[in-house]
Amino acid sequence: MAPVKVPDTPVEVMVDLLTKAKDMAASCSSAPEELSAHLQKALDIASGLDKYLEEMTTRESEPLRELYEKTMSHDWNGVHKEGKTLFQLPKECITGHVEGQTLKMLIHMSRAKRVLEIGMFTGYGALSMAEGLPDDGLLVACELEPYLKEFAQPVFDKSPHGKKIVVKTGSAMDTLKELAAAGEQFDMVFIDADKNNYINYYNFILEHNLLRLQGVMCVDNSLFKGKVFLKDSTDPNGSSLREFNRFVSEDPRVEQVILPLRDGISLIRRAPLARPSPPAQRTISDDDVFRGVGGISILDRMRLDGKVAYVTGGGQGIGRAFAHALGEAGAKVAVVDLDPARAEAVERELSVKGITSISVSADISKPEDVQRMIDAVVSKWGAIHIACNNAGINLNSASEDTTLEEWDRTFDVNLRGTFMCCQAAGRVMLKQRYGKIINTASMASLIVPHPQKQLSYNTSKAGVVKLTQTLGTEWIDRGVRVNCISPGIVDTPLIHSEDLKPLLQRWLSDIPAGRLAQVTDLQAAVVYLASDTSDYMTGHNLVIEGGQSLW
Ligand SMILES: C[S@@+](CC[C@H](N)C(=O)[O-])C[C@H]1O[C@@H](n2cnc3c(N)ncnc32)[C@H](O)[C@@H]1O
Repeated sequence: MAPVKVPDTPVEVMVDLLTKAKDMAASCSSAPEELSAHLQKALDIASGLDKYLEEMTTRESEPLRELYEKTMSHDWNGVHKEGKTLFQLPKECITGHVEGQTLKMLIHMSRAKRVLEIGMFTGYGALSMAEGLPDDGLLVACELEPYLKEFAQPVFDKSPHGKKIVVKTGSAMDTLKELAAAGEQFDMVFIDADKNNYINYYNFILEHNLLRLQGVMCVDNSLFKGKVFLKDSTDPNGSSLREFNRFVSEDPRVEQVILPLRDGISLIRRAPLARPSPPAQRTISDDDVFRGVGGISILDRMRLDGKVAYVTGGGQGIGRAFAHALGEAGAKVAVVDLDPARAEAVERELSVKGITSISVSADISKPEDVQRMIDAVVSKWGAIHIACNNAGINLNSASEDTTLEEWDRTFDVNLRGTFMCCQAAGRVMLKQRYGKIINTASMASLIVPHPQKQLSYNTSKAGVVKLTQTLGTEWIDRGVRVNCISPGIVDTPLIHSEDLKPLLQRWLSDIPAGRLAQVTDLQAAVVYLASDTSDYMTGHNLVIEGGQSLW
């Protein structure tokens, strides 16, 4: 005989009741035919709903399927009788396909990186959520029964996402205390154990800041087969959840919505503190400093998701580091270089990291190349938000020997070329009423680096700073900020050549930081200047030289 399916959700209870009602109507000769037809229709809708959701939801991964089947076919009665589990565990308490995918989707949408689950059972929900986490994500699963950790671990080990899961066995409240004492915080908490204690877990999590300010708490079974709103229900779990739902809905610390999915999932987040707050919170100023501008914390405000950038001289050195930094922060990046092979090589590096990119070859001393580069970016991505005008050259000669050819070549690239890029990108940005231009100047704009002789370079870079200041003030009222970065002496393979070796010691003794700059020392600056966090900065020369210009 097939095991009798115990109705587990409001819809399953409805299906059960409608089936009974339909059977009664069928056996009652006085029941009108229309009643039977209506009951059948209601039954079709109720019984079709979960099946349809199941079919239309993206299929679960192979390890999840294995976990589900392993859970369903396990002899839970038997293991309990053998004393392997403290309690008789009902297999129906598994989260399951549709809810698992919902949790995974919530993780994606909230970009959660750290998740806490209270009540792991056989790990179906844990693995579903882990699948939604980034590679460096973490899911801490609390589970009372040590047997369940042993049960789930072999399947976790088969999944590439299993390594993100850490199972803590024992009472969930003890684990919460341990996590709070260690100052841990989570982006998402999923409460799915021990319904009588939901309220205690919830309060502990809020009071001990285990949930990050912008985090989300999900609570399972919050409709509990409809017993939370059925007046005649005396089920103790139903009563606990009814009280829990009421408490949360009246709690000024949070906002909540209950999704009628399966047995109900509550989504809870901290409310803005404008509402009357408990005494402990009255000293808090709920402003942009407290919550972050637009509710976004400072590091997230530096993200460049959806932005379009180009970097000239992006095929090597500082430009390559800028291209990687902007891409890592979320921007699409056009790598521009005189040498197409170099531009393509960096484009490939970016693609390997999942960064959307193109390569463009252009000589920025040629107006037609500059316009072609701008057109290529706009036709590909429809906008330019970040222009990194970084390409430049450095020719050395004693001033009395500097040829006009050297002077013109240096100025053609470093100053005229940078101007043409600023102008062409600026025209696009002024139309958009938004843009961030970041020019690469040099510490040589401030001091005269020595002992090398580089009159035309120094003068051209001083010109880049004045170009930046002028454009920065002229365009800011139309949404375009122009700033420049002045690196000190950057450690490149060239510097270690035999010719330059004698200069190296001299330079090092001139640098308070005691070392040359690495290109990675400049990456955060370009992201800052490209992001909205630097919106009040324009015409600025951001000097990053280990203190060299101060000695
Ligand atoms: C509803 S099941 C969890 C289902 C699970 N979230 C899933 O994805 O399939 C509840 C689990 O909570 C565990 N549990 C019950 N009381 C607990 C407690 N005080 N501390 C930790 N875990 C507990 C039970 O052993 C059971 O495995």
